[in-house]
Amino acid sequence: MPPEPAHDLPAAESLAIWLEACRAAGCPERTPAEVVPLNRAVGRVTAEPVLARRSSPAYDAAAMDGIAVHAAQATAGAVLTDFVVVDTGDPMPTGYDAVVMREDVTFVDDKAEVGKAAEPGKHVRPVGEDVREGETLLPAGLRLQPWDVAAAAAAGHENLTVHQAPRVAIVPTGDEIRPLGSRLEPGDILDTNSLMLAAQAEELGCRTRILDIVPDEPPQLLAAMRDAAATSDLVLFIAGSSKGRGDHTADVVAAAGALAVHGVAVRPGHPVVLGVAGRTPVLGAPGYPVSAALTFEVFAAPMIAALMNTAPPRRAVVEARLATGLNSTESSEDWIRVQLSSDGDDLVATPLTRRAGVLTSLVRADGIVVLPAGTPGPGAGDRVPVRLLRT
Ligand SMILES: Nc1nc2c(c(=O)[nH]1)N[C@H]1C(S)=C(S)[C@@H](COP(=O)(O)OP(=O)(O)OC[C@H]3O[C@@H](n4cnc5c(N)ncnc54)[C@H](O)[C@@H]3O)O[C@H]1N2
Ligand code: MOO
Repeated sequence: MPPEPAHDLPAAESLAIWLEACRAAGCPERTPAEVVPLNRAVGRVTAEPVLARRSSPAYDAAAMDGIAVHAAQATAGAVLTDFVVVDTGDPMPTGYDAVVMREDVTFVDDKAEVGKAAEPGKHVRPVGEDVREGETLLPAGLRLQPWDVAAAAAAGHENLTVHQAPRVAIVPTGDEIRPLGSRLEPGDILDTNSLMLAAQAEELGCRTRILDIVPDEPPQLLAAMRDAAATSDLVLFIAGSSKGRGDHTADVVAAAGALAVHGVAVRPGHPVVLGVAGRTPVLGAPGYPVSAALTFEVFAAPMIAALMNTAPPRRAVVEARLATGLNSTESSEDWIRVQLSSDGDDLVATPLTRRAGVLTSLVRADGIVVLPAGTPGPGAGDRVPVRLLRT
Protein backbone atom coordinates (compact mmCIF):
# COMPACT_ATOMS: atom_id res chain seq x y z
CA MET A 1 0.00 0.00 0.00
CA PRO A 2 1.41 3.43 -0.89
CA PRO A 3 1.60 5.86 2.07
CA GLU A 4 -1.43 8.07 2.66
CA PRO A 5 -1.01 11.50 1.09
CA ALA A 6 -0.66 14.50 3.37
CA HIS A 7 -3.93 16.35 3.78
CA ASP A 8 -4.91 19.84 4.88
CA LEU A 9 -1.47 20.92 6.06
CA PRO A 10 -0.28 24.53 5.72
CA ALA A 11 1.21 25.61 2.39
CA ALA A 12 4.88 25.59 3.47
CA GLU A 13 4.68 22.06 4.93
CA SER A 14 2.77 20.78 1.90
CA LEU A 15 5.39 22.25 -0.43
CA ALA A 16 8.19 20.64 1.61
CA ILE A 17 6.43 17.25 1.43
CA TRP A 18 6.05 17.59 -2.34
CA LEU A 19 9.71 18.54 -2.80
CA GLU A 20 10.77 15.56 -0.67
CA ALA A 21 8.51 13.19 -2.67
CA CYS A 22 10.10 14.49 -5.87
CA ARG A 23 13.58 13.93 -4.46
CA ALA A 24 12.66 10.42 -3.32
CA ALA A 25 11.30 9.61 -6.81
CA GLY A 26 14.56 10.72 -8.42
CA CYS A 27 13.26 13.86 -10.13
CA PRO A 28 16.16 15.99 -11.38
CA GLU A 29 16.79 18.73 -8.81
CA ARG A 30 17.87 21.27 -11.41
CA THR A 31 17.56 21.71 -15.13
CA PRO A 32 20.90 21.25 -16.93
CA ALA A 33 23.05 24.21 -17.94
CA GLU A 34 23.24 25.65 -21.44
CA VAL A 35 25.15 28.49 -23.06
CA VAL A 36 23.09 31.35 -24.49
CA PRO A 37 24.08 34.61 -26.19
CA LEU A 38 23.67 37.71 -24.04
CA ASN A 39 20.74 39.01 -26.08
CA ARG A 40 18.72 35.93 -25.12
CA ALA A 41 19.83 35.71 -21.50
CA VAL A 42 17.50 38.17 -19.73
CA GLY A 43 15.04 36.30 -17.53
CA ARG A 44 17.27 33.22 -17.43
CA VAL A 45 19.12 32.13 -14.27
CA THR A 46 22.91 31.88 -14.09
CA ALA A 47 24.11 28.29 -13.62
CA GLU A 48 27.59 29.35 -12.44
CA PRO A 49 29.25 32.50 -11.10
CA VAL A 50 30.27 34.95 -13.83
CA LEU A 51 33.80 36.33 -13.42
CA ALA A 52 34.92 39.49 -15.20
CA ARG A 53 37.23 38.62 -18.12
CA ARG A 54 38.41 42.21 -18.43
CA SER A 55 38.30 45.32 -16.32
CA SER A 56 35.77 48.01 -17.09
CA PRO A 57 36.82 50.63 -17.85
CA ALA A 58 39.83 48.86 -19.28
CA TYR A 59 41.97 52.01 -19.05
CA ASP A 60 42.02 55.24 -17.00
CA ALA A 61 39.40 57.34 -18.75
CA ALA A 62 38.34 60.97 -18.71
CA ALA A 63 35.06 61.26 -16.79
CA MET A 64 34.21 64.72 -18.17
CA ASP A 65 34.79 66.79 -21.29
CA GLY A 66 37.66 69.22 -20.60
CA ILE A 67 41.46 69.16 -20.35
CA ALA A 68 43.75 66.51 -18.94
CA VAL A 69 46.25 68.17 -16.63
CA HIS A 70 48.98 67.47 -14.11
CA ALA A 71 47.04 68.14 -10.91
CA ALA A 72 50.06 69.63 -9.19
CA GLN A 73 50.13 72.42 -11.80
CA ALA A 74 46.37 72.96 -11.98
CA THR A 75 45.86 75.39 -9.14
CA ALA A 76 42.98 77.89 -9.32
CA GLY A 77 43.92 80.72 -11.72
CA ALA A 78 46.94 78.84 -13.16
CA VAL A 79 47.61 79.38 -16.86
CA LEU A 80 48.70 76.05 -18.34
CA THR A 81 50.65 75.28 -21.48
CA ASP A 82 50.94 71.55 -20.73
CA PHE A 83 47.49 70.03 -21.12
CA VAL A 84 45.53 67.81 -23.54
CA VAL A 85 41.95 68.43 -24.60
CA VAL A 86 39.87 65.32 -23.81
CA ASP A 87 36.27 64.23 -24.15
CA THR A 88 34.30 62.00 -21.77
CA GLY A 89 35.43 58.39 -22.10
CA ASP A 90 38.78 59.14 -23.81
CA PRO A 91 41.81 57.29 -22.47
CA MET A 92 43.79 59.61 -20.19
CA PRO A 93 46.97 60.70 -21.95
CA THR A 94 50.02 59.14 -20.30
CA GLY A 95 51.34 61.11 -17.36
CA TYR A 96 48.26 63.29 -16.84
CA ASP A 97 46.35 62.60 -13.61
CA ALA A 98 43.29 64.86 -13.54
CA VAL A 99 40.70 66.51 -15.75
CA VAL A 100 39.45 70.07 -15.44
CA MET A 101 35.90 70.39 -16.80
CA ARG A 102 35.42 72.48 -19.93
CA GLU A 103 33.21 74.86 -17.94
CA ASP A 104 36.17 75.69 -15.63
CA VAL A 105 38.65 76.40 -18.43
CA THR A 106 39.23 79.61 -20.41
CA PHE A 107 41.31 79.13 -23.53
CA VAL A 108 43.57 82.04 -24.38
CA ASP A 109 45.52 81.42 -27.59
CA ASP A 110 47.16 78.02 -26.99
CA LYS A 111 47.03 78.31 -23.21
CA ALA A 112 44.33 77.24 -20.75
CA GLU A 113 43.40 79.21 -17.65
CA VAL A 114 42.10 76.97 -14.89
CA GLY A 115 39.09 78.34 -13.01
CA LYS A 116 38.93 75.61 -10.37
CA ALA A 117 41.87 73.69 -8.84
CA ALA A 118 42.14 69.95 -9.63
CA GLU A 119 43.47 67.29 -7.28
CA PRO A 120 44.97 63.97 -8.52
CA GLY A 121 42.29 61.65 -9.89
CA LYS A 122 39.70 64.43 -10.29
CA HIS A 123 37.22 63.57 -13.07
CA VAL A 124 39.16 60.42 -13.97
CA ARG A 125 37.52 56.96 -14.05
CA PRO A 126 40.32 54.62 -12.99
CA VAL A 127 40.81 51.17 -14.57
CA GLY A 128 38.28 48.76 -13.05
CA GLU A 129 36.11 51.47 -11.46
CA ASP A 130 33.10 49.42 -12.57
CA VAL A 131 34.49 45.90 -12.36
CA ARG A 132 38.01 44.42 -12.11
CA GLU A 133 39.28 41.51 -14.17
CA GLY A 134 38.84 38.26 -12.19
CA GLU A 135 36.21 39.72 -9.84
CA THR A 136 32.89 37.87 -9.41
CA LEU A 137 30.46 39.97 -11.38
CA LEU A 138 27.29 37.83 -11.02
CA PRO A 139 26.61 34.97 -8.61
CA ALA A 140 25.14 31.60 -9.62
CA GLY A 141 21.35 31.45 -9.24
CA LEU A 142 20.72 35.04 -10.35
CA ARG A 143 17.72 35.76 -12.56
CA LEU A 144 19.26 38.03 -15.17
CA GLN A 145 18.04 41.57 -15.66
CA PRO A 146 18.91 43.89 -18.57
CA TRP A 147 21.75 45.61 -16.68
CA ASP A 148 23.25 42.25 -15.68
CA VAL A 149 23.81 41.23 -19.31
CA ALA A 150 25.13 44.69 -20.19
CA ALA A 151 27.65 44.45 -17.32
CA ALA A 152 28.62 40.96 -18.50
CA ALA A 153 29.24 42.33 -22.00
CA ALA A 154 31.36 45.16 -20.60
CA ALA A 155 33.32 42.56 -18.64
CA GLY A 156 34.22 40.63 -21.80
CA HIS A 157 31.43 38.02 -22.14
CA GLU A 158 29.45 37.24 -25.27
CA ASN A 159 27.51 34.27 -23.83
CA LEU A 160 26.42 33.15 -20.38
CA THR A 161 25.87 29.72 -18.88
CA VAL A 162 22.31 29.53 -17.60
CA HIS A 163 19.88 26.85 -16.48
CA GLN A 164 17.78 25.44 -19.28
CA ALA A 165 14.28 26.88 -19.21
CA PRO A 166 12.13 24.33 -17.35
CA ARG A 167 9.73 22.56 -19.74
CA VAL A 168 6.23 22.87 -18.34
CA ALA A 169 3.46 20.71 -19.80
CA ILE A 170 -0.09 21.88 -19.21
CA VAL A 171 -2.87 19.30 -19.39
CA PRO A 172 -6.43 20.64 -19.49
CA THR A 173 -9.01 18.03 -18.49
CA GLY A 174 -12.78 17.83 -18.31
CA ASP A 175 -15.65 16.73 -20.55
CA GLU A 176 -17.00 20.30 -20.56
CA ILE A 177 -13.73 22.04 -21.50
CA ARG A 178 -13.42 23.44 -25.04
CA PRO A 179 -10.44 24.98 -26.82
CA LEU A 180 -10.31 28.77 -27.00
CA GLY A 181 -12.21 30.01 -30.06
CA SER A 182 -14.80 27.19 -29.94
CA ARG A 183 -18.48 27.79 -30.54
CA LEU A 184 -19.99 26.99 -27.12
CA GLU A 185 -23.08 24.94 -26.24
CA PRO A 186 -24.77 25.30 -22.83
CA GLY A 187 -22.47 23.71 -20.22
CA ASP A 188 -19.31 24.18 -22.26
CA ILE A 189 -16.40 26.03 -20.64
CA LEU A 190 -13.50 27.63 -22.47
CA ASP A 191 -10.02 26.43 -21.53
CA THR A 192 -8.95 29.73 -20.04
CA ASN A 193 -6.81 28.07 -17.36
CA SER A 194 -4.27 26.67 -19.83
CA LEU A 195 -3.76 30.11 -21.31
CA MET A 196 -3.29 31.63 -17.86
CA LEU A 197 -1.05 28.92 -16.41
CA ALA A 198 1.16 28.88 -19.50
CA ALA A 199 1.57 32.65 -19.24
CA GLN A 200 2.38 32.38 -15.53
CA ALA A 201 5.05 29.76 -16.28
CA GLU A 202 6.47 31.76 -19.18
CA GLU A 203 6.71 34.82 -16.95
CA LEU A 204 9.07 32.77 -14.77
CA GLY A 205 11.22 31.79 -17.75
CA CYS A 206 9.70 28.40 -18.64
CA ARG A 207 8.98 26.85 -22.05
CA THR A 208 5.41 25.63 -22.12
CA ARG A 209 3.37 23.15 -24.08
CA ILE A 210 -0.41 22.89 -23.81
CA LEU A 211 -1.64 19.36 -24.51
CA ASP A 212 -5.01 18.45 -25.99
CA ILE A 213 -7.98 18.56 -23.64
CA VAL A 214 -8.46 15.17 -21.98
CA PRO A 215 -11.95 13.81 -21.16
CA ASP A 216 -12.75 12.71 -17.60
CA GLU A 217 -11.82 9.06 -18.29
CA PRO A 218 -9.14 7.54 -16.04
CA PRO A 219 -7.31 5.55 -18.77
CA GLN A 220 -7.06 8.62 -21.01
CA LEU A 221 -6.11 10.83 -18.09
CA LEU A 222 -3.35 8.40 -17.07
CA ALA A 223 -2.02 8.19 -20.63
CA ALA A 224 -1.97 12.00 -20.89
CA MET A 225 -0.26 12.30 -17.52
CA ARG A 226 2.47 9.85 -18.57
CA ASP A 227 2.92 11.53 -21.95
CA ALA A 228 3.19 14.97 -20.35
CA ALA A 229 5.59 13.74 -17.67
CA ALA A 230 7.88 11.98 -20.14
CA THR A 231 8.71 15.21 -21.95
CA SER A 232 8.68 17.89 -19.26
CA ASP A 233 10.22 19.09 -16.01
CA LEU A 234 6.85 19.93 -14.45
CA VAL A 235 3.28 18.93 -15.28
CA LEU A 236 0.36 21.23 -14.51
CA PHE A 237 -2.71 18.97 -14.66
CA ILE A 238 -5.88 21.04 -14.54
CA ALA A 239 -9.09 20.20 -12.63
CA GLY A 240 -10.52 16.92 -11.37
CA SER A 241 -8.98 17.60 -7.97
CA SER A 242 -12.12 17.47 -5.87
CA LYS A 243 -14.90 15.00 -5.12
CA GLY A 244 -17.08 15.08 -8.24
CA ARG A 245 -17.90 12.11 -10.46
CA GLY A 246 -15.29 13.17 -13.01
CA ASP A 247 -12.58 14.03 -10.48
CA HIS A 248 -9.74 11.54 -10.94
CA THR A 249 -6.53 13.60 -10.69
CA ALA A 250 -5.36 12.24 -7.31
CA ASP A 251 -5.89 8.60 -8.39
CA VAL A 252 -4.19 9.23 -11.72
CA VAL A 253 -1.14 10.76 -10.02
CA ALA A 254 -0.99 7.81 -7.63
CA ALA A 255 -1.13 5.41 -10.60
CA ALA A 256 1.54 7.32 -12.54
CA GLY A 257 3.94 7.65 -9.63
CA ALA A 258 3.28 8.93 -6.13
CA LEU A 259 0.59 11.09 -4.57
CA ALA A 260 2.27 13.24 -1.90
CA VAL A 261 -0.43 15.77 -0.98
CA HIS A 262 -4.14 15.93 -1.63
CA GLY A 263 -5.71 19.02 -0.11
CA VAL A 264 -3.97 21.90 1.62
CA ALA A 265 -5.03 24.36 4.29
CA VAL A 266 -5.22 27.23 1.83
CA ARG A 267 -8.23 28.76 0.09
CA PRO A 268 -8.65 29.19 -2.84
CA GLY A 269 -6.79 26.09 -3.89
CA HIS A 270 -7.92 23.79 -1.11
CA PRO A 271 -8.18 20.50 -3.11
CA VAL A 272 -4.80 20.86 -4.87
CA VAL A 273 -2.98 17.64 -5.77
CA LEU A 274 0.82 17.44 -5.46
CA GLY A 275 2.76 14.40 -6.56
CA VAL A 276 5.13 12.80 -9.03
CA ALA A 277 4.57 11.01 -12.34
CA GLY A 278 7.59 8.91 -13.21
CA ARG A 279 10.39 11.34 -12.43
CA THR A 280 8.44 14.53 -13.05
CA PRO A 281 6.69 16.67 -10.45
CA VAL A 282 2.94 17.10 -11.01
CA LEU A 283 0.74 19.86 -9.70
CA GLY A 284 -2.96 19.05 -9.99
CA ALA A 285 -4.43 22.56 -10.06
CA PRO A 286 -8.08 22.86 -9.00
CA GLY A 287 -10.29 23.82 -11.93
CA TYR A 288 -11.68 27.07 -10.54
CA PRO A 289 -9.58 29.75 -12.21
CA VAL A 290 -8.58 31.68 -9.08
CA SER A 291 -7.60 28.40 -7.41
CA ALA A 292 -5.54 27.44 -10.47
CA ALA A 293 -3.76 30.81 -10.53
CA LEU A 294 -3.02 30.87 -6.81
CA THR A 295 -1.88 27.26 -6.54
CA PHE A 296 0.57 28.10 -9.31
CA GLU A 297 1.83 31.01 -7.20
CA VAL A 298 2.03 28.97 -3.99
CA PHE A 299 3.42 25.67 -5.34
CA ALA A 300 4.50 25.81 -8.98
CA ALA A 301 6.50 29.05 -8.70
CA PRO A 302 8.76 27.70 -5.91
CA MET A 303 9.17 24.39 -7.78
CA ILE A 304 10.18 26.21 -10.98
CA ALA A 305 12.56 28.43 -9.02
CA ALA A 306 14.11 25.36 -7.36
CA LEU A 307 14.66 23.79 -10.81
CA MET A 308 16.70 26.88 -11.70
CA ASN A 309 18.46 27.09 -8.30
CA THR A 310 16.95 30.45 -7.52
CA ALA A 311 14.16 31.97 -5.43
CA PRO A 312 10.71 32.80 -6.80
CA PRO A 313 10.30 36.51 -7.55
CA ARG A 314 9.30 38.30 -4.34
CA ARG A 315 6.06 40.22 -4.32
CA ALA A 316 6.40 43.75 -2.94
CA VAL A 317 4.41 44.27 0.26
CA VAL A 318 2.65 47.46 1.33
CA GLU A 319 0.65 48.18 4.45
CA ALA A 320 -2.97 49.22 4.10
CA ARG A 321 -5.98 49.90 6.30
CA LEU A 322 -8.83 47.43 5.82
CA ALA A 323 -12.05 49.01 4.60
CA THR A 324 -14.10 46.18 6.13
CA GLY A 325 -13.38 43.47 8.68
CA LEU A 326 -12.46 39.93 7.60
CA ASN A 327 -13.49 36.60 9.08
CA SER A 328 -10.77 33.99 9.03
CA THR A 329 -11.51 30.35 8.26
CA GLU A 330 -11.03 27.83 11.08
CA SER A 331 -8.94 25.33 9.16
CA SER A 332 -7.47 27.23 6.17
CA GLU A 333 -5.31 30.18 5.39
CA ASP A 334 -7.31 32.55 3.15
CA TRP A 335 -5.81 34.42 0.21
CA ILE A 336 -8.09 37.44 -0.06
CA ARG A 337 -7.97 39.64 -3.13
CA VAL A 338 -8.13 43.34 -2.32
CA GLN A 339 -8.38 46.57 -4.25
CA LEU A 340 -6.24 49.48 -3.03
CA SER A 341 -7.21 53.12 -2.97
CA SER A 342 -5.54 56.19 -1.48
CA ASP A 343 -6.85 58.11 1.51
CA GLY A 344 -4.42 60.97 2.08
CA ASP A 345 -1.07 59.33 2.86
CA ASP A 346 -2.82 56.07 3.71
CA LEU A 347 -3.70 53.10 1.52
CA VAL A 348 -7.09 51.48 1.99
CA ALA A 349 -7.64 47.81 1.10
CA THR A 350 -11.15 46.85 0.05
CA PRO A 351 -11.73 43.07 0.05
CA LEU A 352 -13.19 41.52 -3.11
CA THR A 353 -15.23 38.33 -3.34
CA ARG A 354 -13.56 35.16 -2.03
CA ARG A 355 -15.29 32.97 -4.61
CA ALA A 356 -12.74 30.95 -6.54
CA GLY A 357 -14.76 30.91 -9.75
CA VAL A 358 -14.69 34.71 -10.01
CA LEU A 359 -11.60 35.30 -12.12
CA THR A 360 -12.35 39.02 -12.32
CA SER A 361 -11.58 39.19 -8.58
CA LEU A 362 -7.96 38.70 -9.67
CA VAL A 363 -8.35 41.06 -12.62
CA ARG A 364 -9.61 43.80 -10.30
CA ALA A 365 -7.24 43.04 -7.43
CA ASP A 366 -4.18 45.13 -6.67
CA GLY A 367 -2.95 42.66 -4.08
CA ILE A 368 -3.57 39.79 -1.70
CA VAL A 369 -4.08 39.78 2.05
CA VAL A 370 -3.12 36.44 3.55
CA LEU A 371 -5.35 35.68 6.50
CA PRO A 372 -3.94 32.95 8.78
CA ALA A 373 -6.21 30.06 9.74
CA GLY A 374 -8.17 30.06 12.96
CA THR A 375 -7.28 33.56 14.15
CA PRO A 376 -9.78 36.30 14.95
CA GLY A 377 -9.95 38.14 11.63
CA PRO A 378 -8.74 41.75 11.47
CA GLY A 379 -11.41 44.43 11.91
CA ALA A 380 -12.29 47.42 9.77
CA GLY A 381 -9.49 50.01 10.06
CA ASP A 382 -6.84 47.46 11.11
CA ARG A 383 -3.54 47.68 9.25
CA VAL A 384 -2.61 44.59 7.23
CA PRO A 385 0.23 43.70 4.84
CA VAL A 386 -0.82 43.47 1.19
CA ARG A 387 1.24 41.47 -1.33
CA LEU A 388 1.09 43.44 -4.54
CA LEU A 389 -0.11 41.72 -7.71
CA ARG A 390 0.28 44.95 -9.68
CA THR A 391 3.01 47.51 -9.15
N1 LIG B 1 -18.38 18.22 -2.83
C1 LIG B 1 -17.36 19.05 -2.98
N2 LIG B 1 -17.29 19.81 -4.09
C2 LIG B 1 -16.25 20.64 -4.26
C3 LIG B 1 -15.26 20.76 -3.27
C4 LIG B 1 -15.37 19.93 -2.11
O1 LIG B 1 -14.51 19.97 -1.21
N3 LIG B 1 -16.40 19.10 -2.03
N4 LIG B 1 -14.25 21.62 -3.45
C5 LIG B 1 -14.53 22.80 -4.24
C6 LIG B 1 -13.33 23.53 -4.47
S1 LIG B 1 -12.69 24.31 -3.11
C7 LIG B 1 -12.77 23.65 -5.67
S2 LIG B 1 -11.43 24.71 -5.88
C8 LIG B 1 -13.27 22.95 -6.84
C9 LIG B 1 -12.13 22.20 -7.53
O2 LIG B 1 -12.62 21.65 -8.69
P1 LIG B 1 -11.89 20.50 -9.48
O3 LIG B 1 -10.44 20.68 -9.44
O4 LIG B 1 -12.42 19.19 -9.04
O5 LIG B 1 -12.33 20.85 -10.96
P2 LIG B 1 -13.69 20.61 -11.70
O6 LIG B 1 -14.73 20.21 -10.74
O7 LIG B 1 -13.43 19.76 -12.86
O8 LIG B 1 -13.96 22.10 -12.20
C10 LIG B 1 -14.25 23.16 -11.35
C11 LIG B 1 -14.62 24.38 -12.20
O9 LIG B 1 -13.48 24.79 -12.94
C12 LIG B 1 -13.77 24.85 -14.34
N5 LIG B 1 -12.60 24.50 -15.14
C13 LIG B 1 -12.01 23.29 -15.19
N6 LIG B 1 -10.99 23.32 -16.07
C14 LIG B 1 -10.95 24.55 -16.58
C15 LIG B 1 -10.11 25.17 -17.56
N7 LIG B 1 -9.12 24.49 -18.17
N8 LIG B 1 -10.33 26.48 -17.84
C16 LIG B 1 -11.33 27.15 -17.23
N9 LIG B 1 -12.17 26.61 -16.29
C17 LIG B 1 -11.98 25.32 -15.99
C18 LIG B 1 -14.87 23.82 -14.48
O10 LIG B 1 -15.59 23.95 -15.65
C19 LIG B 1 -15.68 24.05 -13.23
O11 LIG B 1 -16.51 25.16 -13.39
O12 LIG B 1 -14.24 22.01 -6.50
C20 LIG B 1 -15.22 22.46 -5.57
N10 LIG B 1 -16.18 21.42 -5.38
O1 MOO C 1 -10.34 25.95 -2.35
MO1 MOO C 1 -11.41 26.14 -3.60
O2 MOO C 1 -9.98 26.41 -4.33
O3 MOO C 1 -12.18 27.26 -2.56
O4 MOO C 1 -11.93 27.41 -4.42
